[in-house]
Amino acid sequence: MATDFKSIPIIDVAPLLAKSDDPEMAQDPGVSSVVRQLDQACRESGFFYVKGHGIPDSLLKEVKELIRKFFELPYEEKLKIKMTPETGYRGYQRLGENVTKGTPDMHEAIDCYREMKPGMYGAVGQPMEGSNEWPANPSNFKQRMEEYVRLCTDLSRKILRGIALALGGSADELEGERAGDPFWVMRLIGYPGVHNANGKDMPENDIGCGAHTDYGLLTLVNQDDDIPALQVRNVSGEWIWAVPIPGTFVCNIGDILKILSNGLYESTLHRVINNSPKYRVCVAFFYEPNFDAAIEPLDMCKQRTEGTIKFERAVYGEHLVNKVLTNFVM
Ligand SMILES: N=C(N)NCCCC[C@H](N)C(=O)O
Ligand SMILES: O=C(O)CCC(=O)C(=O)O
Ligand SMILES: [Fe+2]
Repeated sequence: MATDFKSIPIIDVAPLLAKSDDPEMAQDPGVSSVVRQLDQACRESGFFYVKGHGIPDSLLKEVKELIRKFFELPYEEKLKIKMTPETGYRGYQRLGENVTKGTPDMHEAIDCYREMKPGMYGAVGQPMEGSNEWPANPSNFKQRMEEYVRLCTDLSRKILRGIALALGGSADELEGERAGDPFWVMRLIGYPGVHNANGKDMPENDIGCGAHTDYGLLTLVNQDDDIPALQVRNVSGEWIWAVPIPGTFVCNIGDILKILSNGLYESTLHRVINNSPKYRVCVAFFYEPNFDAAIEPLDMCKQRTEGTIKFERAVYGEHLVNKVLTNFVM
């Protein structure tokens, strides 16, 4: 349940990661302490910073520099990996092409999704079938990004084992049929600074990304150092800055975890405004359930919320495809 939070806590997850595949992890004092912090953060704001995550700072920086260089390329060059319905909505989208609640967003991006083979998820998955569109230069772009996805996937799985304990379940509650074969989304995003945002044909607004909630289980945001831009809405309607803290991820929970927890944890509204003169980049990784998972409130969470079911059952892939198909003006 979101509250009147004024700041976003920092959680050192190292003790959780050290024990996250140990069958006795729930009894470990270090793990318990992280679990308590995760529970409090998820209840109060649905947002927290993660440090002690083990992903090298050099890689966090490298992926941001790779995409900064890509966005500096001439428009024609970027169009070589253009996102279209034919590419399964994978690839490059220009400034203003992504729309949030009817308003074009002032960002450009490369959208990537876990690969889907034709027919893998039937008619529901069909619009997103395809493999990712990577820039040809530098030649290691794809390899570095895939390494990043691998490390973020593993980190997210471990954090979710902590969150499963925080909800009162066993560590593997969010695996198996729910998220044992997790889908993932990655957005490589660029937000122009205030001075160069208003080129021709560009919408007259400075919202980098309008207020939204994320769709899945857990998001790991690797944001640019030095440019505060991400804001999170508290229950009073105030926008609280998630200022960059170098070396950390900003984590937040998505719609699917809200449903599973029957609202004990909420997916909190957030938005991005780059008011600085500098171009801002961000690598957002979204850890999702199985594409075909049917998600409904966990029994243990229903019991803790007076037994009423607050959210209808949802199939993750349908939720994602509905969002993707309405996110673009093409
Ligand atoms: N995969 C995720 N979560 N992407 C978040 C993008 C949010 C903006 C999008 N136009 C929207 O309105 O949802
Ligand atoms: O740019 C950011 O800091 C966050 C972006 C975001 O919220 C998203 O892509 O879902
Ligand atoms: Fe988001």
